[in-house]
Amino acid sequence: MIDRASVITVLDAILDPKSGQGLVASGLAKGLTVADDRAGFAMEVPVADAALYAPVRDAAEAALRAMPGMTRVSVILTAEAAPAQEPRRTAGLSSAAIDQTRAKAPVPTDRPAHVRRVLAVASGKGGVGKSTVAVNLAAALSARGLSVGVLDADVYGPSLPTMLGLSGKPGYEDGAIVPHEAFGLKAMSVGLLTGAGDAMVWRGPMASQALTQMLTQTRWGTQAQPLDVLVVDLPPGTGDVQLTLIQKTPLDGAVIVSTPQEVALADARRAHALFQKVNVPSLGLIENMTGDIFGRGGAEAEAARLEIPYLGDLPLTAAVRQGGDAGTPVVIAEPDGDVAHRFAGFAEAVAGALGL
Ligand SMILES: Nc1ncnc2c1ncn2[C@@H]1O[C@H](COP(=O)(O)OP(=O)(O)OP(=O)(O)O)[C@@H](O)[C@H]1O
Repeated sequence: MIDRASVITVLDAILDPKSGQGLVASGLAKGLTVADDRAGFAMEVPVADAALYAPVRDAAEAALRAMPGMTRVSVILTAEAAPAQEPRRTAGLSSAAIDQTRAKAPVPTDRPAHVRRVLAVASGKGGVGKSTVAVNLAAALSARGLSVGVLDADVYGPSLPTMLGLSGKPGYEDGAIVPHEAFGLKAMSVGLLTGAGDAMVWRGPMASQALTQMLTQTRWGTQAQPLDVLVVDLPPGTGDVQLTLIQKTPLDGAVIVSTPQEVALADARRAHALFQKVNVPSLGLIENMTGDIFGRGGAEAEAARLEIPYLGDLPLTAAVRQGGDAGTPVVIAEPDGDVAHRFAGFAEAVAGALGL
């Protein structure tokens, strides 16, 4: 278990080149999250200082990774710029593409263009199957005839590339990122910009906050063919990083995933409280991995306590895990199976709540 105090000690041993103070002491490290085996924070610097701080970001990441027991590290460096002065840089784009964006990139707005609804899938606790639910719920919404996109915003461990069998950097056209497509779903992941399998590493300056950029600069839909719903797979947890993200993302509703045991439910409660804080309706709680190991029914009782809809449960089954590993979500691989049937029910409830 990593503790916050030792993370702060490690970060304060690295000096902010401008103030000469440690990264935490100087206030440079923002939204520091420390949980079990992971840590992350963001540094926001003026674009003119981006080159100065890139090695600082690298040093902080290396120092955190070297801590015993640390498995996931996310250090985000964002540079806020006046768009006219600096090219918008997106990790993985060629310099020609970047130059092209100078003239053509739309100014990011809060809401992604041509997207009717934005739905978050969240969990207070990691590893409860949030990404599995996000991808299969997206597939089930698509099976209802809706046009659907999935944005993997899980900066700690992007799993969408594996779950949908995606690889390769996204294309870029007329100033917009062209999302990948899989099984009829539009898909974007931090993992596609930074290299699959790695924790998120943003190198170099970015014109705007990294995820806002993916949200608003990806061509999810067009005027003629708007996207009905964008499913956003949020990073697990209820800390500052999550709060900042949901404050920056125009969400129409959230689905919370939990396993049945109390420790996960306590975190689901915190996730609900976080959404309440920013006036995003919790559209329902899904209990995942129901069965002999974790028990059952905990989430249903919790949903009743929180006065939010209980959408149902998902058993712990090999088909669900295999679907994720093989890159074909179980809802698509076994459309007539029990799991697909359950997701059809979740999708019906969610689409209804979103007015779709
Ligand atoms: N109902 C289930 N039955 C069997 N395996 C499952 C089930 N739900 C999820 N899994 C498996 O559990 C693992 C974790 O799931 P997933 O990546 O969706 O969790 P997560 O909450 O998004 O995790 P993280 O906190 O890392 O983002 C994956 O290998 C997935 O295939």
